[in-house]
Amino acid sequence: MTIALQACHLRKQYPGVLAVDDVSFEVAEGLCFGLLGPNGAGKTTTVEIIEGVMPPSAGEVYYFGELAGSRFREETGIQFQNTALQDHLSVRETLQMFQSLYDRKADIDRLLCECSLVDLAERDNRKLSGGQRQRLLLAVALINRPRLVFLDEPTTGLDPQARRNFWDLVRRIQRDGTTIILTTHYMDEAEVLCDQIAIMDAGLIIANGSPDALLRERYRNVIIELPAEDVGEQLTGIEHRKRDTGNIIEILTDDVYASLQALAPQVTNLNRMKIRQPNLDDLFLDLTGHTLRS
Ligand SMILES: Nc1ncnc2c1ncn2[C@@H]1O[C@H](COP(=O)(O)OP(=O)(O)OP(=O)(O)O)[C@@H](O)[C@H]1O
Repeated sequence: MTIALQACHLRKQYPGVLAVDDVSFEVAEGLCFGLLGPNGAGKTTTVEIIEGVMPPSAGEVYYFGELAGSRFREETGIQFQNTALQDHLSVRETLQMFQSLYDRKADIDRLLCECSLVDLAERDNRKLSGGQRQRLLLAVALINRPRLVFLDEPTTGLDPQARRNFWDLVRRIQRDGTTIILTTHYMDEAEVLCDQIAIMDAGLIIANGSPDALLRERYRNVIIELPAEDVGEQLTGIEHRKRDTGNIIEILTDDVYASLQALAPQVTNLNRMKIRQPNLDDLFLDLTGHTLRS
């Protein structure tokens, strides 16, 4: 296993805020690594330090075993959340402009095809929908045939269909062997795309591993979930917690049958009850005491 990226003891002190507090992790070549956390956790600062956009207060970044430098800049791509695209350029012209900045160059027709932009190649980039613009920004990030690409909250603001289409693109890029560093608020996105995740909170990494391993390590049980309004006055004799400002009741159990027996007489309507596996949202809540989209 070749390590593509290593972040070692990264730290960033802003006036009055320790945004990144001794963050270390490594990412093997070809993996999709997700950095997750709520607003203000320190994800953007961490990624910007790694990208070289922001100097750290302390720490180093290694790219294939070397301190990240010119080779890193030449061989990586960044999809920024809010890249300003130049006005009056078509999609193809935009790609040609970015391509001229690099020695390593992707074939533009191939890139248009890979990012599902062929039919939009001659369209003014100001006339793209949100999903189309994200696909163009992804193509821009791939313009130098990067070995490693950073995707910063790439599906924020997209509708569910556009998000799924974007995930398909990301999977395709990964199948070609590109290493991906993804920041996201969305646990479902991380579950679909990431081989490895690190969860950040208040500048610290509080969990790091494959989604499956993290969930297996933490849980041997399932969750019974039901609307609070379907439960009588007060649940008694059964350990539970409330979620979504008290609207949802959850019971974590390794004996579904026994829990249902205790629960059934106290529930006014069983039709909306769900039994599900714990997911990354649950893990985050259990680790931090608050939900990811806080
Ligand atoms: N330039 C800055 N000066 C001072 N504080 C900053 C600066 N940039 C970020 N911060 C603070 O550092 C902390 C981490 O911010 P950061 O943007 O890295 O978090 P994030 O996890 O990316 O959040 P989001 O999901 O909202 O983008 C926050 O408390 C933020 O207010």
